[in-house]
Amino acid sequence: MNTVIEKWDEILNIVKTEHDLSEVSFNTWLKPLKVYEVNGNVVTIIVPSEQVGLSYITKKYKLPLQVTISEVAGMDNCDVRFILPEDVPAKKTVSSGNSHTAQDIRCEEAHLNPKYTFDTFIVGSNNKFAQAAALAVAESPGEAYNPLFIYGGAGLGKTHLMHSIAHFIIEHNEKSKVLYVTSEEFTNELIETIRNGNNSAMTKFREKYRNIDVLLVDDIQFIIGKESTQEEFFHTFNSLHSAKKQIIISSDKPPKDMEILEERFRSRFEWGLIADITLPDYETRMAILHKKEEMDGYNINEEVIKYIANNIKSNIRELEGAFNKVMASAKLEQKDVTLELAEQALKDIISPDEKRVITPEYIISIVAEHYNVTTADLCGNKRSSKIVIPRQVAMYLCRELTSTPLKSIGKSLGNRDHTTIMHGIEKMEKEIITDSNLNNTIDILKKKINPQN
Ligand SMILES: Nc1ncnc2c1ncn2[C@@H]1O[C@H](COP(=O)(O)OP(=O)(O)OP(=O)(O)O)[C@@H](O)[C@H]1O
Repeated sequence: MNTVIEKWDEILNIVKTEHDLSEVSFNTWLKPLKVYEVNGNVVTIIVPSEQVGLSYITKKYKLPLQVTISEVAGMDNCDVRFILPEDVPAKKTVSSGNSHTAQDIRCEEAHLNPKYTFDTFIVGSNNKFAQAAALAVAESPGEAYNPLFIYGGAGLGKTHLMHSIAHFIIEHNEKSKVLYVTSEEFTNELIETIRNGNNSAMTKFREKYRNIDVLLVDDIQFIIGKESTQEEFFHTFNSLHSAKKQIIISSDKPPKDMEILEERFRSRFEWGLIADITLPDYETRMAILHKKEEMDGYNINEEVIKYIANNIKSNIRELEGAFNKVMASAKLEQKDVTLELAEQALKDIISPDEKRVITPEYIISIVAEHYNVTTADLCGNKRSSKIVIPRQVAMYLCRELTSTPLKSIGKSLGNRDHTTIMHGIEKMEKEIITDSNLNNTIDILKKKINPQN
């Protein structure tokens, strides 16, 4: 790997320290910069398009970057050039791990998980129709079915399918503007915009959502009943739909069963195509576990795969979680992956009456996924706010949703002391009162963890 690419984080941090940049300046201007390529002494850097500051960055940071790159990478006369993602030749593959193709950047900007593609989506009888509908929409956005409404229970693959559509469109339509948001992000962004209270913030919000070609909104059920969000979404929907832009929505229920859904929404959601995802059958569960085994590079005793597939039936997220738990336990205990080990590792998850047991581990995994961090991050010692807040949210939810003693919650969260857990919970209790975004997020997480309530 090229030294500039390899040491890119270090280079940025040196510029930050030497120029005494505040966190906000660093996060706004430097952190989003990505090396596109290093060619001789020319380092080309991509400035994400949402940053208006190409000329500002050039004026302010070109020289500091040139000097630091020359020092750290030992390059003579380093010349830095900045480009925007749209100036990057499409699909150019760059071999280094840190370099980004134009497509990667568009996927990042659309908030997509790189693993959720049609290639990694296992098709079974439970999702065949939804997958075919998703592919049709991906191939002809705005033409085939608009909106596409996908519904199904928790952890059954709605998000995966939505991201697959978005990836496909980005790959096949160089110019398409694609945006995936959860309804929570939409709500929180709107709350923030309204709180700012100025017209230009609102105009910006509207421009962002109405100036795109494909909008994907996940878990729409969480905005139903929230009046101003609902109203704003209604206008966004109308504006995009009348311009023949593609809308894809997911929910836990079909429109006809959403009790407090107003008629104007119900009819709109039914304009296009409604596709459901139901529980996977045994063969599909086996296929998903085999795919996971292959992707993670394992070769596991078939009995163990069958044991997991036989016992976890109602949620693919839990199916994958059980698989991960067995593998983690084998690693920790340095043992082979046997049926006995799997039974032991999963004894808290697989209950005799097949009821879902809400354990701190389950809560931690849902919180981690929700905040796009790993469970290891939550259980580890990182102190950045990106990790600290989800960690405290996990503490709070473990306390609220289980009767686990503080000491055991601490144990599940990386052997933390019970006073740390208490402190985290108390902090969350106070913040929920004043921070409506956090309150909204906690509400959504509770529903995700325990959809029955
Ligand atoms: N058909 C499938 N093939 C492969 N993996 C799948 C499939 N369906 C779901 N998964 C995996 O299961 C996990 C949960 O799926 P996903 O997040 O898409 O569920 P969801 O229906 O959106 O859940 P929620 O309603 O709770 O948000 C993901 O890791 C996803 O990759």
